[in-house]
Amino acid sequence: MCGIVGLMATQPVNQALYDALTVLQHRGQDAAGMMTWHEGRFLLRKSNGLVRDVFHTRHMTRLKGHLGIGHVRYPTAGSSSEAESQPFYVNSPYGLALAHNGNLTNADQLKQELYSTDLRHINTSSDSEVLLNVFAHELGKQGHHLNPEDVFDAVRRVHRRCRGGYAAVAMINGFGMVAFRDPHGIRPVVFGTRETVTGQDVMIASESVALDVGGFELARDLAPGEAIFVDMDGVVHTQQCADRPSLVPCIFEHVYLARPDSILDGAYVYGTRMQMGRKLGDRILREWPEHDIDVVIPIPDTSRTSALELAQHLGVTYREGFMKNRYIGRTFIMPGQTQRKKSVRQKLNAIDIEFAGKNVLLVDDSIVRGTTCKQIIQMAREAGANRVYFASAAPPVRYPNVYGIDMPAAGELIAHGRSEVEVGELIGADRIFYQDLEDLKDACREVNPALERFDCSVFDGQYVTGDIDDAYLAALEASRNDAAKTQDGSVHAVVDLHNDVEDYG
Ligand SMILES: O=P(O)(O)OC[C@H]1O[C@H](OP(=O)(O)OP(=O)(O)O)[C@H](O)[C@@H]1O
Ligand SMILES: NC(=O)CC[C@H](N)C(=O)O
Ligand SMILES: [Mg+2]
Repeated sequence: MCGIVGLMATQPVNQALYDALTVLQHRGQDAAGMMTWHEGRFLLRKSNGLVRDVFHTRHMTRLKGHLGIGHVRYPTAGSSSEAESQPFYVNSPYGLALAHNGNLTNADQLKQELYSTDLRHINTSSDSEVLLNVFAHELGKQGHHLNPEDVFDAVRRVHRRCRGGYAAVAMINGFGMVAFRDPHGIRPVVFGTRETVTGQDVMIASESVALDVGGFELARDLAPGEAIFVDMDGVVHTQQCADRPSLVPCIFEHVYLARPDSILDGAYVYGTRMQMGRKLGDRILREWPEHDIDVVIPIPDTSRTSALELAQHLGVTYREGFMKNRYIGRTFIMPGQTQRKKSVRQKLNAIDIEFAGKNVLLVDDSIVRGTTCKQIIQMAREAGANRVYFASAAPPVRYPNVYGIDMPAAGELIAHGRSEVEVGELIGADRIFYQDLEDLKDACREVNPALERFDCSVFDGQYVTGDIDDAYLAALEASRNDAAKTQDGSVHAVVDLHNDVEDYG
């Protein structure tokens, strides 16, 4: 779940792209990048780090132009090295740059095909470089005078070749900006416009919140399989490019990934999280009408919206018992378990008076590896809690994700192969409550009834692309578990786009 953004404007785009990336930071903290197009050249800055650390004034002044794309990365393939940060660039046809959110499930096969049939070389282990080259190859089949139809034909062939989850935004040198969404719409992407004195600007982004900050009006989500092409005059063209599109968006966006002030596929994430709190409250009242909970305490940040609603539904006091260090990022999307474990303590501190002698219900949006809840329960006990109950606004996470969330190893998921009660015992809770999967889906549907299906693979092990088997999952686990990840990453040389400027660093 990286963040992507693209902007075709009537004025320089660098600052607006920077601002958009800043509000998409929660989607990726490992690396950030921006590429703009100016007088027939692409200009690039990308590196490991947060947006504020990657772009300095000297980079910003170089990133000239009225067209550009940006990316914040949370790796789900390859390594965390700078060489795999995005956007990626390829010189043929025309000159192309692309930023991708998601994960291709047939990247290995495509890489083979690209080499042996399409005569293209992939220089990193990133699936996004693969996606760019498939798009490039398909676009190269069109003639030199590219029109929107040619771009859509190329996207149509990309959909036929690529499997998995992908939302991508790209620039075509001299022709315009294009974005496309996979035929199941697993990963989100929206677009919107802004009227200025000089004309209309068009922004494409992972989440609507990026549009808000730039003063853009949300037009709509891209439909599954649909592509948008914005030509150099800023004219918007859209077309459905998939043979059998059907909307099956990732439900984990609503649980954790997206910001609550975003609207995804017509559903306000704030609203879906409130409904999750209400549904979870119903379950607690159903299973334990005579409960003895004195206070409901959220685990900041993401669970706050659900926890407040849950407390009101139970008729129990809601209190902020943990203070969050605002300078520490999200722990779940950090690359290694050691770092994640250390960060929970650095990030959250208990306010003793909210715990002393009370039966507390701690609420989190989800329990994935169990890193957060184990430590938090211990902290609650150290702060003097009498009994510590734990509630998760999502069902047990039991299966790996293959569509753009870095949960590659079933063995690392605390609920894998365990019952709810067993997880409760393992994390040291006096009682545990999980959301029911049907209730989670209903929570989203209550906000947008048109949402019929969801990708719930982390909860039910059903992979909508139909290409995931045990062998695939075993290979993924072997290559991307925490131990494997710590071994790679640092040795990849950066082979990149060079411009004729002295200060490239
Ligand atoms: O069981 P775990 O493996 O610990 O993963 C789940 C936790 O990680 C996330 O928090 P995170 O700190 O990433 O972000 P937040 O501040 O948005 O809640 C999520 O909100 C849970 O708290
Ligand atoms: N989280 C994502 O969307 C990751 C995009 C891409 N698969 C990468 O690893 O860079
Ligand atoms: Mg959290």
